[in-house]
Amino acid sequence: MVNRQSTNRLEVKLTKQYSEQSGFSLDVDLHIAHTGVTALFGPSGSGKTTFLRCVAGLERSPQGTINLNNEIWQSRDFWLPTHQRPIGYVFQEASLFPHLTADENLQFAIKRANKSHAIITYDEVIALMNIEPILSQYPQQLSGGERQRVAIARALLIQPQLLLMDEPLAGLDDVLKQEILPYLEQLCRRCRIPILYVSHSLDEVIRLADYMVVLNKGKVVEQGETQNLLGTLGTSFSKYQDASVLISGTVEKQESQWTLSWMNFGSQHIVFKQGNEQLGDTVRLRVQSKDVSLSLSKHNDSSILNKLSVVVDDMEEDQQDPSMVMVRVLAESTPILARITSLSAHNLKLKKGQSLIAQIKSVAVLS
Ligand SMILES: Nc1ncnc2c1ncn2[C@@H]1O[C@H](COP(=O)(O)OP(=O)(O)OP(=O)(O)O)[C@@H](O)[C@H]1O
Repeated sequence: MVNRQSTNRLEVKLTKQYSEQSGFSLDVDLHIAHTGVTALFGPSGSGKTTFLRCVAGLERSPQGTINLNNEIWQSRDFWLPTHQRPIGYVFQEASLFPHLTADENLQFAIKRANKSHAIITYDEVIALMNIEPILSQYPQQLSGGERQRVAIARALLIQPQLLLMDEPLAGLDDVLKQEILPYLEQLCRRCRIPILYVSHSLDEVIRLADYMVVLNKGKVVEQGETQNLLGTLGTSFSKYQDASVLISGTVEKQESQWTLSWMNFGSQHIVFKQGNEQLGDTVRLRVQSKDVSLSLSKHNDSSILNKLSVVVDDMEEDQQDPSMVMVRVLAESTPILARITSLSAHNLKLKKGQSLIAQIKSVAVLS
């Protein structure tokens, strides 16, 4: 069962219709890099969960083909049952065994783990999810966020080659979401297991995903690296009122007196509120288009700390709100979006290739 042509990626070709009456059909042909975090993003009912369940073998797509690296999971005449697919699955609700403690739940996974393909150790998982203090508790003694952290730990201890996560934060309130998001970020950044992450929250996807696949009505409408997609005009993302870009760089300076960090990218830098990052860390900052203003010259008499030298690359009128335009500027090769009024664009006589200063308030930069 070896297909020599496919390496290091997940190839999924699926068609699925639940019934004629439902009006929904999934029709996708995707090649996903078997590395990092790929988010399946899209509105409710777009087919994200159906896609994930097909990959897991929990749902059948009779004409479908699925293979991971050189291994066929499904073809016209072959079907690998779910329990033989090297996957971990995290659902919306943590589905822990209620009669077992957190640690007994983990031991259950360890017994079923793929021993020949160990990727992560028990100690690493416990540290990553910070669950040492709650290992002796039963699920009903844990908060929703703690239960979900144990459920993620259990999925990791299966030693999966692919981790499937279906809206793991959807069942949690906003406070618990904020509590668990940093753990997911750690998992996504540090863990060597590729992740398929389903969400309809743009915020979550921006924080976690390296790649994005956007589904609508069962079809793939956009896909690519998160950073590229967010920085491109004409996508569904540039039409969001809170359209953002991600800028990656290295922490070069920190001034604890002001609790600020400096992130260098190319020959420029962005100053932002200090968080947990350390000197030398690679960080990814989110800059919302509404927090970027454009100016013809550099002003040194304002409170704004970030003044980047940029060049106008593209512009898009807001179809919903004619008083606004989205301007894509490049800071060297890094795209930044600025949502400004059409009047300002007119007054500045903006045109492609024009040199400008992009101003970003430090307090508005999200790390
Ligand atoms: N077992 C089923 N039988 C019939 N129709 C189904 C079944 N499961 C899902 N559907 C339908 O398939 C479509 C896609 O559902 P799916 O759950 O995959 O979407 P989703 O993008 O994950 O949505 P959400 O974000 O709300 O979870 C929906 O119209 C849904 O009603």
